[in-house]
Parts: sequence; C-alpha cells; structure tokens
Amino acid sequence: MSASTSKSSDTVTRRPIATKGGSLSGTVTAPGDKSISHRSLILSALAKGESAITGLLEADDVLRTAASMRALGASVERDGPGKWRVIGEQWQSPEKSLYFGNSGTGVRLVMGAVAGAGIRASFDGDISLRGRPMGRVLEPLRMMGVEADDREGRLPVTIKENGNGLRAVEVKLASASAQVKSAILLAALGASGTVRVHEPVLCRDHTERMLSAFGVELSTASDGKDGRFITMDGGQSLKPCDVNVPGDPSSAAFAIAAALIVPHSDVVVKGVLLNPLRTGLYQTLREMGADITFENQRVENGEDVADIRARHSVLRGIEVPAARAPSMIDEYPILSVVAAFAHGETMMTGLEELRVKESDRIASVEAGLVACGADAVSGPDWLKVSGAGGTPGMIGGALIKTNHDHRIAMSFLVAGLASEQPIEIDDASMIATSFPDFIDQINSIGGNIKQ
Ligand SMILES: O=C(O)C1=C[C@@H](OP(=O)(O)O)[C@@H](O)[C@H](O)C1
Ligand SMILES: C=C(OP(=O)(O)O)C(=O)O
Repeated sequence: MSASTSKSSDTVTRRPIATKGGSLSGTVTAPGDKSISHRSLILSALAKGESAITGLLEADDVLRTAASMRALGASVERDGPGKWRVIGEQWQSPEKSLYFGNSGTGVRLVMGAVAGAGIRASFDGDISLRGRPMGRVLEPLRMMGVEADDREGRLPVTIKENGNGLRAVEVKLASASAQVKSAILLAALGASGTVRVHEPVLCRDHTERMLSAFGVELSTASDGKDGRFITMDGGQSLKPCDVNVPGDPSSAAFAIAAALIVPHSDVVVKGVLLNPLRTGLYQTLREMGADITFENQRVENGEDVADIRARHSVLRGIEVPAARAPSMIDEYPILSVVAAFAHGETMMTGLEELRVKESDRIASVEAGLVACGADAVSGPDWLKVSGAGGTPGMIGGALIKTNHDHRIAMSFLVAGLASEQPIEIDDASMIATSFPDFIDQINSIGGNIKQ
C-alpha cells in the first residue's frame, strides 16, 4: 500500500496514510469551536449593528454559514486569521438556494432563523447532508405555523415567507439534539407569544448562552428529572455582541487520543472549551485510566476553558453510560479507536443519534476497526470494542472507507499512528469541513501522516 491519489473524471481524491513513528510531544492550539463559530455568525447577522468575532473556525462548514449570512443581507468581513466583523441587517429572501455543504448544524440552525425572520429561503447540501433527517426541525417549525416544502423530510427544503408571525408553542424534543433545540429557539424570535422547549436530556447549551449574551431574555428551569425547560418570549431583537470563540473539545480530542495511544507521548492542547455539556469524552478517558490533566483553568467569555495535557497511558475498557452520549456525541469514533488500544471491552450505549450523522458512524467505525483487525460488534444503538491492549493494540494495514465523514477520516489517521501497519483513508477532503489544519497539527507534534 502506498500514499496515492485516485482520479475520477473531474476530481482528485487525496488518500493520506498514517504510519507508526516515534513518540508525540509538544503543544498545539485547538481550532475554534465549530458549534460556537456557527452561532456567532448567525446571531451577529441577526443583531442590528456591528459584532466582532475572534478565534472563528475557518473550516468549510462555518464558511458556508458565513456565505449564507451574506446572502441573507448581513455584511460579513474577514479582518485576519479568525478575526471577523459582522454587521447585521433585516434579513431578505435570498435569490439563490443557500448551500450548506456537509454541515448539519449550519443548515438546521439557519432554517430556524429564516423561519423566525418570516422570509423565504431554499436550503441544500452535499450527498451526505441530503441523506440526513430534516423532519426533526421541520416538524416543530410547522407546529409554529411555518410552511415548508421538503423531499420526504430531507433536503432540498424551502421555507416559505410568513408575514403573520409564528405561533407560540410548547415543544418536547423527540431526540437529544442541540441543533433542533437551537432551530426552535431561533424561530421563536419571530413568535407572537411565549415558546417553551422541553429537553428531557440535556444537550449543548451554546444557543441559550449566546442568545442571552446578544441581549435576548430567556429562562431555564429544571423539569424535576434530568432535563429542563427553556422559555423565551417571541418578538425580541438581538443587540450586537463581540465573541471570542474558545477551542473545540471535539477537535482537541484527536491530538489527545493520539498522545494516549502512542508510547512515551506527552502533548498539550491549549485553549479547549470545557463546557460541562461537551466534556463527556474526557471524563470517559479518565475512567479508562488516561493520564489527562486540565492546566491553566480559566473562565473566558462565560465558558470554562483549559489547556489539556495528555500522556501515553495504559488504558482499560469500561462501560460508557448512555446518559453521557449527548456530551460526547461527536467523539465516539475517536473513543472507539482509543478503545481498540485498551485492555478489555468498552461498551458504548445510547448511540442512536450516530446513525444520522455525516455517515452512519456506528457502521463506519465498526467496519473500519474490523478492517484493521480489531474486535468490534454493534447493535441498533450500541457499539462494543474489545481492545487487545498494549502496543500495538491494532494491526492496521487497511484502506478505510470514510463515507464523506470527517470524524471517521481523522479517527483512523490517529489509529494509524499507533498500529502495527500503516492505515490509509480513501478521502481526506472532508477533514476541511471541521479541522483544515488537522494533518499539519498532528505532524507538528511528531505524527507521521503523509498526504
Ligand atoms: O448544535 C450543534 O452545534 C451540534 C449538535 C450536535 O448535533 P445534534 O444536534 O444533531 O445532536 C453535534 O453532533 C454537532 O456536531 C454540533
Ligand atoms: C455531526 C457533526 O456536525 P454537523 O451535524 O454540523 O454536520 C460533527 O461535526 O461531527
């Protein structure tokens, strides 16, 4: 097997290959958080006046949201690396369809915001996004009085103009999805009355925190069990707000996982967001015996942030509780790779949402691990990885099908850094959707990934 490119009629697919080398060491900075980056652009574009953003993640998913904000009428300018200026305006129906590429967050949040603005817009995405469910957003929006055309609950979708304002509703979230919750809250800006969202299972709360920072009044209250109610009056407008985007814990996970499985490694990832609804992976890794420390802990813009230090560790398999899934939902692919290097079984449950991500992540991870000689089995909402332990924990020597999924691509390149034989992935292009500098970053701490 060799690093190679495969050519179709008009595209060249890069096939990076990751090979075991020496230990990993050094310090890197986490790229900007993807969830907060999308929201900082959308909320700034809704606020009348100028907002400055620093640390914005300049990855394809977020750049698609920036382009959509321009198409809707906002002025969106880049002043320098990660430094953006947005001047919000009254949104206008765009002439062309808004294209969101691979981004579920972008398309779902902007659908909600367009509905709240009462304008008409069409939405589309790439082959992966066209396969993902949009009914979960359209259903509550329709309850609020939105009219929309869709293709059996999938993209392309058109939200129709609505001059009468949206209805006040009470919605119970059917899936633990921050994207659905956020779409409803953004639509609620155009409601005449109070909107109440019941989330039985807590998921990331960046929209609630950031709406408050942009001057919107909303309140949260426990539902008496594990969830909460979010209550917000419609008809509120946003005030401009400057946002410093913290580092993404989902992207930081790759260098940290690499340090844990490559012998003698010691790596620091600086500036990582530690919002408690995002840190399930780190809790899980510690329970597996990982030597992970949070250094220089601080609060930046109301969010907990730290530098995370990870050293090579002897890991053991554990049961990861289903209730933890929303706080680490994007981290199961990389956790599964780490689990293949641990001693014993890691049982992950409550994973039904992984079936509707950029790929069916349960299937992609299981197939990739099995191709690398690891022991993985799955059911409808669970995945079990039985790690061989020690070094090397996995044979490797496979070409991994990434299925248009950036997290599958990055997870298996990390696996290749510690496997007996190199691991090649069939397509690197999707990595740019969330972490364009991934390969350079991993190589800067001693990784051996050839493009
Ligand atoms: O709201 C967000 O920014 C996100 C929510 C999650 O999706 P779901 O809402 O579909 O769980 C997550 O997987 C995605 O990467 C980002
Ligand atoms: C699921 C993800 O993103 P999105 O839903 O925005 O496509 C992800 O980044 O892993």
